[in-house]
Amino acid sequence: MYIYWFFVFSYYIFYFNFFYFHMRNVFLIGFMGVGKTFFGLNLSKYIKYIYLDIDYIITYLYNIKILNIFSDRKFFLFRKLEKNFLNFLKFKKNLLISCGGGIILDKINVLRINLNFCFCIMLNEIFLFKNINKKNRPLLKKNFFNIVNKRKNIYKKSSKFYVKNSFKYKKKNVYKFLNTL
Ligand SMILES: Nc1ncnc2c1ncn2[C@@H]1O[C@H](COP(=O)(O)OP(=O)(O)OP(=O)(O)O)[C@@H](O)[C@H]1O
Ligand SMILES: O=C(O)C1=C[C@@H](O)[C@@H](O)[C@H](O)C1
Ligand SMILES: [Mg+2]
Repeated sequence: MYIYWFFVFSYYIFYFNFFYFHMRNVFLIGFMGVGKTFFGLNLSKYIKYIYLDIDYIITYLYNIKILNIFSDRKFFLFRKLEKNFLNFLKFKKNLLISCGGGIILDKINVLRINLNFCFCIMLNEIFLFKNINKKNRPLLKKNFFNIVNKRKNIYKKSSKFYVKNSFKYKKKNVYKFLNTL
């Protein structure tokens, strides 16, 4: 009998913990250059959430340059820091968070993000190629279409909500995509 109650109790504690600490932030995911920062900054004014950029925070805190992430072993370190930071965010609320393009490569990250509201931003490949900051990511000059093709399906599966970015979204009306959901 005690064992039975023990299990019931543990079950509730586990779920309470899981859901209470999540579901309180909004995440923006998508390939590099799709417009996460553009949407994040402008949407945060509208929904009055504080905007955070995970790439920015990690590179600032740990003094890592995005330029170096692609070319040396810092890539794995970066992924680890990204995962830890995402875990830490479950204790925070009312944040609008823009994620690095590679965050969806880890299934646990995807699960975590989707316990909150998550929007995946998509952009036509040709615009995307123009939009990416290639100074920071020289490897993408050669490999861009390969990487986009490999990742397309992963992004598709990573969120329930999609925003198709186009230049009809201006600074003042980014929130309008919410009506299209
Ligand atoms: N709807 C839009 N209208 C005008 N400019 C846009 C729009 N969406 C994105 N941009 C521009 O495209 C460029 C890339 O967008 P942004 O930096 O927001 O992408 P990102 O997903 O944050 O990229 P990164 O992975 O580099 O952080 C920026 O110069 C941004 O101002
Ligand atoms: O798409 C990616 O793999 C990455 C995107 C950047 O935003 C950074 O998060 C990092 O350079 C990896
Ligand atoms: Mg950005």
